[in-house]
Amino acid sequence: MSAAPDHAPVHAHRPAPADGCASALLQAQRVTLTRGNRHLVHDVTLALPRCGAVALVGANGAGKSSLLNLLAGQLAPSAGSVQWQGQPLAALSVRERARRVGYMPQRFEPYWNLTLRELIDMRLDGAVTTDRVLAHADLQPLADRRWATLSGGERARGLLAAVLATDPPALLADEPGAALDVQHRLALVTALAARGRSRLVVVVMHDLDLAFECFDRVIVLQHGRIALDGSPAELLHAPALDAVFGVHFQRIAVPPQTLLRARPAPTSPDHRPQAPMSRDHPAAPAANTPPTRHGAPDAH
Ligand SMILES: Nc1ncnc2c1ncn2[C@@H]1O[C@H](COP(=O)(O)OP(=O)(O)OP(=O)(O)O)[C@@H](O)[C@H]1O
Repeated sequence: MSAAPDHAPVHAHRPAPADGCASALLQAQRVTLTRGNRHLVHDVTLALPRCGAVALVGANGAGKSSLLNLLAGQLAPSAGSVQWQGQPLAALSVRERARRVGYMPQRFEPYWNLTLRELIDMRLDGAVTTDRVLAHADLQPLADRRWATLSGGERARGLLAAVLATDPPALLADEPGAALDVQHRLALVTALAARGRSRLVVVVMHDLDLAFECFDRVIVLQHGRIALDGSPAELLHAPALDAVFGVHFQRIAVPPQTLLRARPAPTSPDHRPQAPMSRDHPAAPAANTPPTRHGAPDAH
């Protein structure tokens, strides 16, 4: 979004990425992915810089994972191209691509029932030790556990540590925090945002509050296209955000943050809140004001 917001930036506390970050590392040029007669990703053009924490958000089925797969070179576009520093990503060998792009899929099942230590060992090329990777991610207690015995959140943490073990210039992660408890999710998102100061980090996520609080840029997908693309300060108050997600967002100011609280969209008769019945008039709504939890103010 290019228009300057008419409100104070809500995330002024977030440090700016380091100098030399702005040049494009990964680019999608008019990329389309077609399956059957449907465009899962439709004519997307996007430039992702050398550093920055980018959140990729959108409703279920919007095409986030498909776009991430294209950017990681896991899928070939039906039209258009993905470029790494101006060169076609597809021209790189699998090994070269893996060195540049750390890709964390939404689901991962290794063929063998490896221990976490073995999984990380397989990724390393001698620059760091597996013990150091495990220690850095606070995963030593799980090191010798087999993959099948790990919980969903433990797997996610282990997989991310394995992907980051080689310190790739770009990390593309698909809902890495989905299975994490609140403490680990916060730690994860904070770490990813910090990584964005010196590397490119692109994360598919559903938690809009964390995306807007911690990331430098938010890209909103809708029906395979980019609906919105800008800084959190620019997008937080964009009315189009409500339309994309089919809800009405209350913007709740909790300085220095603004939280989004989703209410049913007022235009949708199916989503009107059910009013409690009054004793005297069972069919009549007891109040015509939509309920607000915690009495939170709407910043609009
Ligand atoms: N191989 C395929 N063939 C046909 N349709 C597919 C295929 N892969 C994905 N889709 C469809 O494409 C759409 C986009 O899928 P994608 O996984 O990219 O969405 P998403 O935004 O990541 O969704 P979610 O938030 O639910 O994970 C969905 O409607 C999905 O059902």
